[in-house]
Amino acid sequence: MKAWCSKDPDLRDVFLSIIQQNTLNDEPDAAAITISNTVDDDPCPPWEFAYTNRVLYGHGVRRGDKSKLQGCGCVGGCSATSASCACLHRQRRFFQLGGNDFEDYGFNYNADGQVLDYRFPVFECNDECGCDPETCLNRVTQRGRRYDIEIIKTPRKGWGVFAKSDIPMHSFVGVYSGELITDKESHLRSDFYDRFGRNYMFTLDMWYLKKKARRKYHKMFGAAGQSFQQFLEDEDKQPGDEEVDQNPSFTVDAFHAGNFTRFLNHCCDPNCVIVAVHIDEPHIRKPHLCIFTRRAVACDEELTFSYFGIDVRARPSLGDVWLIGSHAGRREANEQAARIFHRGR
Ligand SMILES: C[S@@+](CC[C@H](N)C(=O)[O-])C[C@H]1O[C@@H](n2cnc3c(N)ncnc32)[C@H](O)[C@@H]1O
Repeated sequence: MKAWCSKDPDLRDVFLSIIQQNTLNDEPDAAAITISNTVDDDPCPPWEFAYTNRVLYGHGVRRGDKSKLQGCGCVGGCSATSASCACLHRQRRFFQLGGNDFEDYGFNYNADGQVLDYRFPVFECNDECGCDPETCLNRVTQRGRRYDIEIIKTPRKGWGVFAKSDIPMHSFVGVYSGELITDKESHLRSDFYDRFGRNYMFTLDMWYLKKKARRKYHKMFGAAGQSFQQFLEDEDKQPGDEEVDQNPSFTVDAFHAGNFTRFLNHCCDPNCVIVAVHIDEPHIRKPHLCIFTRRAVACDEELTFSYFGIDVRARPSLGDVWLIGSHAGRREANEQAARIFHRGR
């Protein structure tokens, strides 16, 4: 009988079948995931985590009350010109703040499922909506991944994620799944992860969730900013008030549970971006973190995002310091990048 050993190439098949088994319910039709390594003998990434596409509620974090979920009463597919679609109305509140050029937008997706402006959150239709899940244009991430990817061992950055087909600009790549934990818990865990130099935590600190930014809207946009601030305050008053008072922000930790997106490495000029997508969790502070391409990506290119968040300064009306979110692995990524630089490539 063959002895069990970490270099056994059959382990790769077992790892892949675990991925398949654990995602059968969530993404039965999802594109393929493969693994390859020409750097050393490791057949697959370390088996230190449970594979899941879901966001799991960690210690001290409650799932919001689903009965408070706001849905639309549309029949068939939702329309970007509807006068009564509640999801469209919620989405528009954000675009209105951006200025007149957003007036025509409607949803944050076009008919091909591409995100229109990744600096704004997406409010997808949800379980409470009357629209058809198969045809509604506002349910892109719920329909799952469409592009093949490969997890590949890189010479300097550990494992990374690569495109295995061309991916058009602004397309959905996958959800950053893991445990949803409080900020306090994330600080405790950071100390531990920093000791071995790999961190898989992503803080939900989107610009529209920050109190300071909200006050800024108020000043910058007068009545529109005031009504937007009120809208966000109202969203905050949804289920779990005391929980949010105690924990103004949450973190997704993909160390113990996560999917292939936990292997996405940092780049200062990334080809992907994280977009906050609100679906079946009623509380505005707990969006899904969805990875979309920021530009067209060619087959075999490494997929990366910025661990520092994306600067929204390109849109001057949004101010000067607001970021879309940040990954706690940025310190290690920086330190390792510096070591690589000093050692030479
Ligand atoms: C979310 S993990 C990414 C997957 C990781 N490469 C692995 O093998 O598990 C984040 C860690 O990857 C490494 N990393 C990410 N981007 C990097 C970069 N640009 N240069 C060097 N190391 C990087 C750092 O160790 C960081 O803490």
